[in-house]
Amino acid sequence: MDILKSMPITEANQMAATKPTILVAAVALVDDENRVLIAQRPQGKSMAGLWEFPGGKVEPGETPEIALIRELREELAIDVTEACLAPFTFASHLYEKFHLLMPLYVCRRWHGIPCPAEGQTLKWVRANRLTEYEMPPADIPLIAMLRDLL
Ligand SMILES: Nc1nc2c([nH]c(=O)n2[C@@H]2O[C@H](COP(=O)(O)OP(=O)(O)OP(=O)(O)O)[C@@H](O)[C@H]2O)c(=O)[nH]1
Ligand SMILES: [Mg+2]
Repeated sequence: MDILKSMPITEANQMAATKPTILVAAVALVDDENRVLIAQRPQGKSMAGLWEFPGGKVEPGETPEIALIRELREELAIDVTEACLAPFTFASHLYEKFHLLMPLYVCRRWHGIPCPAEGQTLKWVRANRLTEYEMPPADIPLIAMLRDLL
């Protein structure tokens, strides 16, 4: 959908307006060696096989932070407090069926050891090696920003 970026705003608007915006909260967990945790989406899910930042959809009544704390418990079996979630950047990407708006937090402190609670594969990766893992199109700009941060 990169073509939208070069269109007059009204035309781009009309195309985007037919698609719902989905709010997804995601996090870059960073360990003591400055590595980032990524998870490979399991078979059967959309975009299966791609590597992504842990997180998920913000449900009605949730803030992004509350959604992320819930998702991290469900997906990785770790506990995170809101104070440890530092807003970092966001992704805004028009997929075929929806517009994804995804705040990305950075978190360096959590309780427990991240484990794959939903059949994903987990990997700790240095920021300058993230490009070696295929990620969803929305995540591509985030990789460079993490490389600059870390
Ligand atoms: N968690 C996460 N989702 C991402 C990333 N990049 C990206 O395009 N997405 C998209 O955001 C959408 C929501 O993510 P999700 O499937 O994890 O949502 P969820 O945990 O609530 O799962 P569920 O719907 O199976 O319950 C998916 O379409 C996913 O492909 C990312 O880095 N992390
Ligand atoms: Mg998820």
